[in-house]
Amino acid sequence: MGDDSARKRKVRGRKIRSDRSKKEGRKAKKELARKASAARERNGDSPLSPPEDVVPEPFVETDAVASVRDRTTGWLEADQPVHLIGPTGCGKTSLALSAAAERGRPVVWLNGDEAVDTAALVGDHAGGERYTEDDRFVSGVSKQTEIVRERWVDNPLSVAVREGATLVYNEFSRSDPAAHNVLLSVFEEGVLERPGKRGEDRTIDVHPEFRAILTSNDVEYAGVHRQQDALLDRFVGVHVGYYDGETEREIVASHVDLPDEAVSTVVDATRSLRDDLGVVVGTRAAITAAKGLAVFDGGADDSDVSGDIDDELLTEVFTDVLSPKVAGAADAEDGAGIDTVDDLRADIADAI
Ligand SMILES: Nc1ncnc2c1ncn2[C@@H]1O[C@H](COP(=O)(O)OP(=O)(O)OP(=O)(O)O)[C@@H](O)[C@H]1O
Repeated sequence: MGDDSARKRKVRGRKIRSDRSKKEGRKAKKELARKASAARERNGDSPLSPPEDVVPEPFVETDAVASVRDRTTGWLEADQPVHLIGPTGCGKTSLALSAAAERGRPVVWLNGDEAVDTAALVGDHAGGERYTEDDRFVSGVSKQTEIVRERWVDNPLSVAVREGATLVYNEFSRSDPAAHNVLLSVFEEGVLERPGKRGEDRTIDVHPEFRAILTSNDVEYAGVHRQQDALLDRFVGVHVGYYDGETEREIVASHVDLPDEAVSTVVDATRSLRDDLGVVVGTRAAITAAKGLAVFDGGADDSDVSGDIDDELLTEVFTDVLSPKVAGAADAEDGAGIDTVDDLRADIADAI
């Protein structure tokens, strides 16, 4: 994504004002979880969310953002499942949700983790339903039979394929690859099998409007939870890098009330650290640092924050933001060469 592609387009959604509780940890994922639960309240237990409910807020749309989002929706239109691959905190989830919303179909959200198994995807028996049948076939004689009927509850994948929803499966490579066997027949034959379900409706024909967007971190993509090639081969891979400087400035400014000059300082520092440090420094880190500066440089009232940010404060703030990446870095690729927080602080001070 080059700097020339950053021509300003538009910002959707409201800017989050200086209410600190609102600023805390507001990631698109959490926002979605909240919206999904609000949608569930409206729609009963259905995991379907109306598309307008999943548009991330705020959502900045520069040419760079629109270009990668349009590639994603283009492939979906070509009936290809899309795998968004990119470094932590670069904006994959926001893009996936925006692309999903753009299709105008209901959206089903799924978060990958170790606990996701086949049943978590397709559904399971949720205990038996007991009822008593009262037979009065001969006058004066009654026979009561207790019947236990199995109750099946569909999970998100079953609902999505049946309803023709857009499935957004975030960080899917964190789930056990074995759980994804059911996805193969969905993409290859247009049929979802529900292992464990008995009867004629054991399989569901995939609705023609069903589409899937999966996201994964590029490190995990090649890492421990390597998914089966047969599945990966079914996806189109759209690689999402970090946005250009102007886009990152707009994104940070959309999340935090800071003077433009201070936003530029944070984004410039983020981009230098990204180049110079051996740790991943995503756009999320820039937003978090800006949130910190809004407090530490200006106190509770953001209007006091000066555009001119002191290098020492900037170093301290970035040290706090990035230090979780140093903990345990010895056995991770991320953080290679930085052993202690003091090393990190020194490297940050050198880079900014
Ligand atoms: N176009 C955008 N407009 C506004 N904010 C954005 C945009 N893209 C990303 N962000 C913000 O940047 C941060 C990181 O984005 P996001 O969570 O989408 O990244 P990610 O690549 O999915 O991260 P991870 O790999 O950790 O899941 C979030 O706070 C998100 O709100």
